[in-house]
Amino acid sequence: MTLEAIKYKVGQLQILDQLLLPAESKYIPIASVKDGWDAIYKMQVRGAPAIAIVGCLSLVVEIYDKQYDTKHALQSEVVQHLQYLVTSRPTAVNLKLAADEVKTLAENLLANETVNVEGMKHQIIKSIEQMLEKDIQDNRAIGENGANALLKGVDRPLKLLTHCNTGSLATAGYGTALGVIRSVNVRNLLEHVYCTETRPYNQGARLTAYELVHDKLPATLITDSMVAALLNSTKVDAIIVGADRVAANGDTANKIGTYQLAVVAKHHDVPFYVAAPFTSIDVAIQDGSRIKIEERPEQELTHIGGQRIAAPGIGCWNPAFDVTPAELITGIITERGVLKPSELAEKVRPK
Ligand SMILES: CSC[C@H]1O[C@H](OP(=O)(O)O)[C@H](O)[C@@H]1O
Repeated sequence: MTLEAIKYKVGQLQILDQLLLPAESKYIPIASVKDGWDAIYKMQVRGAPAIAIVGCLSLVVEIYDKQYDTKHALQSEVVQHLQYLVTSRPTAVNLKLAADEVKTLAENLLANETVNVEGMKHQIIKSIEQMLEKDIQDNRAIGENGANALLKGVDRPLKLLTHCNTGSLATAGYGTALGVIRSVNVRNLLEHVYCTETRPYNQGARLTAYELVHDKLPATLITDSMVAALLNSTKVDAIIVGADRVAANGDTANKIGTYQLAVVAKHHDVPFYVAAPFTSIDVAIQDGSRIKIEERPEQELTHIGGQRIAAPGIGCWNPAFDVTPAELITGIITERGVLKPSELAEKVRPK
């Protein structure tokens, strides 16, 4: 069992094909921006941070061995590839923000006369390679900040619930919401974790359960429809989920089903936390109504493992995400601390 979603070394990129998990653990090569785009769209790699890292690293493998006559030729190819990559999936903001940063770096290097074309390529590659380690550092900080917040004033082990997959498989490592659960466990203060199956792509049943079993954490899988009954019968200390895009006012887009978890949490007075790095916060969007929600193929709903489960001829609606309004969110756990949704805009000034 391996939890390493992304393998990268000196211009060589491989990803763990998450469509095959948990039955098969197979790495596939990503040798071009086209490969990167396809793997992201088909969700062979998924999870907002991992999408950004694999998208940008696919650009690295595309340009790594190429010679460019001019800095301008390099810059325009980089911009063209990034504009293509961000069309792979619309909701998660991490790839868009990373692409903007690389574009800005390329523009600055183009204008910098002391840097030649090879130096420019080298710096672009270096800045993207650093995304891997930075993401792991951020996730470990999110883990600690989240564990501190959840255990504040509590002197007994916790029962936690999470939705979708926000672990090592969704990031460069350790995870966001699942990272917080790991940090609580490291302190021997995790009594139990419940994870939802997360229909229709089943990230919870296939990927989060895979990580929880791998880590030997005390865990139980439930269907998405069992959450209210669980909160009604069991003392769950908090619900903790990830994020694909957090708007300036704190409204959060995350895996479909997150909003109803927040509504149930409110009804049962259970704290509801979002764990997300600043690379998932989009202050250019004022509130959640402006977030584009991806709609995915109906086959994801009508078939499981290639087997049709829905009656032929039925119509489907398959939004991949929904938006949880800020007022239902207790706190946003970031690498820089736990923020109330209302504090976000102040903390994240647009660059
Ligand atoms: C840290 S992962 C964040 C987020 O991404 C997932 O979406 P998907 O599996 O469709 O890429 C899910 O919404 C997670 O909460």
